[in-house]
Amino acid sequence: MTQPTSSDQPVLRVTGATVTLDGRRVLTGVDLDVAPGEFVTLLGANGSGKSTLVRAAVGLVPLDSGSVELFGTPLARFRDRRRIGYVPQRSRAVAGVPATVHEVVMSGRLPRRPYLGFGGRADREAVEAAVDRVGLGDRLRSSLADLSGGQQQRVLIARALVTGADLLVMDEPTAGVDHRHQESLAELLGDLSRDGVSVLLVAHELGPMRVLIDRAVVLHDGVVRYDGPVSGVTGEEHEHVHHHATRETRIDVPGAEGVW
Ligand SMILES: Nc1ncnc2c1ncn2[C@@H]1O[C@H](COP(=O)(O)OP(=O)(O)OP(=O)(O)O)[C@@H](O)[C@H]1O
Repeated sequence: MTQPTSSDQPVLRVTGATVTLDGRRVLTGVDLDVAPGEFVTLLGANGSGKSTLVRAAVGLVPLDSGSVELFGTPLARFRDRRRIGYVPQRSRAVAGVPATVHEVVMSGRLPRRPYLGFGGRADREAVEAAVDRVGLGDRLRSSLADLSGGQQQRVLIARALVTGADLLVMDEPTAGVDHRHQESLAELLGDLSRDGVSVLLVAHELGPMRVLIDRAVVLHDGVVRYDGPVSGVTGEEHEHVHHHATRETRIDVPGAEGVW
């Protein structure tokens, strides 16, 4: 059963979250709310704690102190997992996974099913529709290992979509995805957002998603440095250098042309 959510209650409320990993303080006293139907983006330099925060929000990383509530229920008591669609960072999720596109996306239906077993017709149809929606209809039976990084990323998005979730938590869902598919993903997220789905998006480059965003939260060294409209993110707040294996790109402020 879906729990009722009063219209003003946040779908996600993180309060005073402090996290230490391997003896290193990664988040300090972080507050983050996502309202019903809101589209929030989490920005910040490499290593500022974005992934750790979203992983803590979905219960994958324990807090030293502070709290997480999902749909008004403390995380420890939250059982309605299908209300959350989580897209992990691809590198964390797909390394060495010997599964087909169909299997991975079908696993997104598991929280909806009362017992394990082969998916029913509704499950199969939902899987096929989601895989079509991310442009991989012809790769349903392909092994994940045979897909490009951008295609694997789209499989993870399809997996989150089939949950029919009310809150999508996406950790860099467009990393490695080409511009055309980023645009179609933005269109899809726009449709879901208009239907009332809430989104928490970790991003480096907003690209076509930018127009969808209601609010930006900027992390810096594990602390919230800014929380407000994207247009208010200044160079100082968002100044960061991205380190990639083969290149280093300086991202300047939004409003200033370019990657944003
Ligand atoms: N399991 C872990 N053990 C120890 N330190 C960790 C662990 N996971 C992350 N960290 C450290 O915590 C800090 C924050 O990492 P996190 O992945 O949350 O940052 P991020 O903002 O998502 O970075 P990126 O943009 O590179 O994905 C980094 O310094 C990272 O090295």
